[in-house]
This record gives sequence, C-alpha cells and structure tokens, in this order.
Amino acid sequence: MPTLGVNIDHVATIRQARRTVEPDPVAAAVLAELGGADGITVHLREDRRHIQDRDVRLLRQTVRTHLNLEMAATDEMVAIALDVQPDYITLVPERREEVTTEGGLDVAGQQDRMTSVVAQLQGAGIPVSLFIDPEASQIQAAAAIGAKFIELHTGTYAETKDEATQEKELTVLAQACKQALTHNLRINAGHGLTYWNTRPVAQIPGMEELNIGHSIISRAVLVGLERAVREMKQLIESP
Ligand SMILES: CC(=O)[C@@H](O)[C@H](O)COP(=O)(O)O
Ligand SMILES: NCC(=O)COP(=O)(O)O
Repeated sequence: MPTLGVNIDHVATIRQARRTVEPDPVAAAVLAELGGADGITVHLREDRRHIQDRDVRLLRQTVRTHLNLEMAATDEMVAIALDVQPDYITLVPERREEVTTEGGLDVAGQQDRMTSVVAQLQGAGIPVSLFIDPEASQIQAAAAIGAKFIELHTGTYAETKDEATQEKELTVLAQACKQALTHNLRINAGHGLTYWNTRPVAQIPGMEELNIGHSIISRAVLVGLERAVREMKQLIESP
C-alpha cells in the first residue's frame, strides 16, 4: 500500500487570506503526523500565495517524517532548496495566474534545463521527483534525465465525472506505473485525490506515495486535522 504525504498548502491559504499568523502550517504538520501522515508536502510558489519561506525553513526543523518540497525549476527555488535541504523535491510546472497546478511538467520538451536542475539537486543529495502527466514520452524522458521519482498527475482521473472515463483514466495510470517500473523509477501520484476517488489509485501496483492536500484540509475544517488524516490513511490501507 502507498504511504500518505499530506499537502498542507491550504492551511497557509487561510492564514494568507488575512496576512496574519494563524493557522500555522507548522502546527498543522505536527497534527498531520499525529494522525498518521507519512510525509509532509508543501508547494513554495513563486508568488508566495500560501506557503512562505519561513514555513519551509521551520518545517525542515520540525517535520519528523519526511518533507517534500514542491517547486518550479527556477534558479531562485533551486537556491532555496539547496539551502533548506528537504528530504525530496518535486519539480512542478507553474503559471502565476493558475488556480492550482494545471498539467504535468514537459520534461521531454525541456530536457536540457531539466537535466541540469536534477543534476544540481541530486548532486547535493536531494532526490528529485518530476510531476508529469501519465504519458509514455514523459516517463521515458524522466528516466533518461536520471530523476529518482516521478509523481503521476491524477488530475484528469480525479476530475472525470462519468464512470467509464474514470475507469479508462485509471488504466492509463496503471500502464504508466508499469512503464515507470521498467525504468526503475519510483512512483508517487497526486492532485485532486479525495475520500471518494483515492482507493482505486492506492491499489495500483507500484504506487509508493500519494500526495493529497485540498480534500484532507477541507475535511479537517469540519472534523479536525488528525481525524481527517487518519480517515484518509484508513481508506488507503483498506483492502
Ligand atoms: C503539484 C500539485 O499537484 C499540487 O501540489 C499543487 O501544486 C499544489 O499547489 P496548490 O496548493 O497551489 O494548488
Ligand atoms: N502533488 C499533489 C499534492 O501535493 C496535493 O494536491 P491536491 O490534493 O491539493 O490537489
């Protein structure tokens, strides 16, 4: 069964709505770990709309599981990552005007830049994951440039409303996993996963970690974060 990385970006979204000091994502990470989170994920966006530099630095000192830093492959972010040294980094595409991450990284289309960023980060001892769509060419490119992990973008699967298309998208994810395993890539997945659509993804052979944020934080507003995390863990682990 995959492990659960809890993305706490949207705890910071509530704080930034008032530019105040609460709720603190650092406290949220502690509660998520108490609820059974296997890792903590944060996305330090270039526009700093939710997670702030201070959060990443404090989380590095306080997270007891592992810290996954999601970031764009820019020089500014690479410098921060090299300084903070998260347990692993997930490179994601970023557009300032987007509501959330819209698609996977085009690794195949920017191999030179990606090779150089991955070499810099992994050369400093930080494993790199590439957030990509479940497409054969992107998986091949991720393997070719030497990334340790990929994170399969589950957005298309998650947003699909009808069952037949959802089944089809699940097969696409399963085939992507098979291909990634032949390249010895380690496989994470995430984006848009909820209490209603996560189980089938958790059952795909080869899945190592699911990164889930918005749905867990939404439930936490109603039932508390520890319970929300525990319920997602139980769902992932149920046969
Ligand atoms: C890469 C991914 O799918 C998400 O982690 C996303 O980047 C989170 O960013 P937001 O929390 O800003 O939607
Ligand atoms: N990489 C995906 C992630 O961290 C969480 O995405 P979401 O559950 O907030 O859509």
